[in-house]
Amino acid sequence: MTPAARAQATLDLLEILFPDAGSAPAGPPADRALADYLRGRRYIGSKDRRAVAEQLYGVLRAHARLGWWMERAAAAPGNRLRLIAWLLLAGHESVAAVRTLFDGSSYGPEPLDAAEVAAAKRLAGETLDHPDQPLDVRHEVPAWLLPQLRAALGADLPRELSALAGEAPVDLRVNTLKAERAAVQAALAEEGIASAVGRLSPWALRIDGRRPVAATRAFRDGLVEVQDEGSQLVAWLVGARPGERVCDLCAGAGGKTLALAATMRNKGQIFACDTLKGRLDRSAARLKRAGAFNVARRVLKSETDPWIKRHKAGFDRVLVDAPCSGAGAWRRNPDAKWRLTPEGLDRLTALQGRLLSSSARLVKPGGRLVYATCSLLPAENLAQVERFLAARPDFRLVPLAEAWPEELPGKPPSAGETLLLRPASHGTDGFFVAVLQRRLEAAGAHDATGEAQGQVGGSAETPPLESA
Ligand SMILES: C[S@@+](CC[C@H](N)C(=O)[O-])C[C@H]1O[C@@H](n2cnc3c(N)ncnc32)[C@H](O)[C@@H]1O
Repeated sequence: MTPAARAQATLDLLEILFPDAGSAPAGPPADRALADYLRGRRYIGSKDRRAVAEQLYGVLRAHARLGWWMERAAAAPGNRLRLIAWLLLAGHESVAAVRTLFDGSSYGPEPLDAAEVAAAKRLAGETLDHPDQPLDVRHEVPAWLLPQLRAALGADLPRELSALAGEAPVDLRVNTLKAERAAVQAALAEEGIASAVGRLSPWALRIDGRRPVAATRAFRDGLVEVQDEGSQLVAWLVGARPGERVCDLCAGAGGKTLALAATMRNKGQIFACDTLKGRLDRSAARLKRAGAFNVARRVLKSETDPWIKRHKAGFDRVLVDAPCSGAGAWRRNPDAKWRLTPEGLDRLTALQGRLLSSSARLVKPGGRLVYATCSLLPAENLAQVERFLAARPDFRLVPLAEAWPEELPGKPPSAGETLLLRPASHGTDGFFVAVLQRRLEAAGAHDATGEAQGQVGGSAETPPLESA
């Protein structure tokens, strides 16, 4: 591909993501749009694929600052100008170089028009960052989320937001059902993939740069899975033991299910549930490759599916890896933050509350419920746990200082009763984890099966199971 053709491919993708050229993405998520675009163009080689992806994600990571500059240059925002501004401000190209790129050739973008040339001249010589930019623009976050992020991150806000706006590393989880970490590290090195052991997860290997991991023998043989170190720690904190009954209620495509099977050494039973059959189906091949044989998959109609009532008090461990804003994973999905609305966040927090209520029913007395999100927003994290504990005195919060050393070496990486992993402090995606334990003795209004006593169909916090 010529540089002009790469620029045209980036423009095609921007048109898919911002179909009305507006300031918020309205098309499919960027990773899906990119995968679909490339799938339909097999003739694009791997180097060009990488270059187009880098250019697209570069533009997306600079979304707020590009908007700020376009406004300052009094230029009508649009996808062409997004790319032109990014080339000038982040790529430090000259106006002449941009004009060469927009060459009007059969595979390249149309030449710059007079208004674009004028805007480009106003932007030339500037850089993406400018001291007049407000904090939300400088750190690429929606302004309405800034108070919540400040509440979660305190004095660390600027450095955490700056890390959150950057690129994520590639982490692997060594599948200890099949091999030890040192042996896998050596096998990867033999295939030309250098890695370092993770700081926190005993399974983790961090890859040096972006490498074709999926093409390695180690990956094909099921010795590794790509999984952020923070996500691995969530699975560790579930503390699932061999022989136990474990429910992974929001299992998706099985990232954490696979890790749970490893801590259980394939002994006992995992139920991997989700409301999306397609996602659960995707876990099948991964489980097979990993040699994880103790997993049953179950599609639920909703968080009040009758399956939950049938399995009440049936599990030693229940993981709720809740659907969330994904604010902790913005390094990987930089467009996601611009899709989130206050109404969307309200819908998510309501669903999280219902999932916590329902999942509590599944936990045996003495068993544990682990609530996790890949979010940094207090409304999805601590606020959920506090509301849950107020409604369910038969559960206690297991402090991190107690839960961490039961599963993992060293001291917990954050202070407080719950775990909040952050990109700058821990080098992981943002994750929240709370470990909750069902008391052995029945407490208050809840009997040993998790049913609210004296009420038909549950309390306000616990919708009737039969309603599904
Ligand atoms: C954060 S993702 C799970 C990721 C997965 N655990 C992993 O490690 O790869 C949340 C999942 O919750 C599922 N979900 C949404 N609503 C649900 C519900 N009411 N009951 C169960 N799962 C639900 C979504 O389909 C999504 O797959």
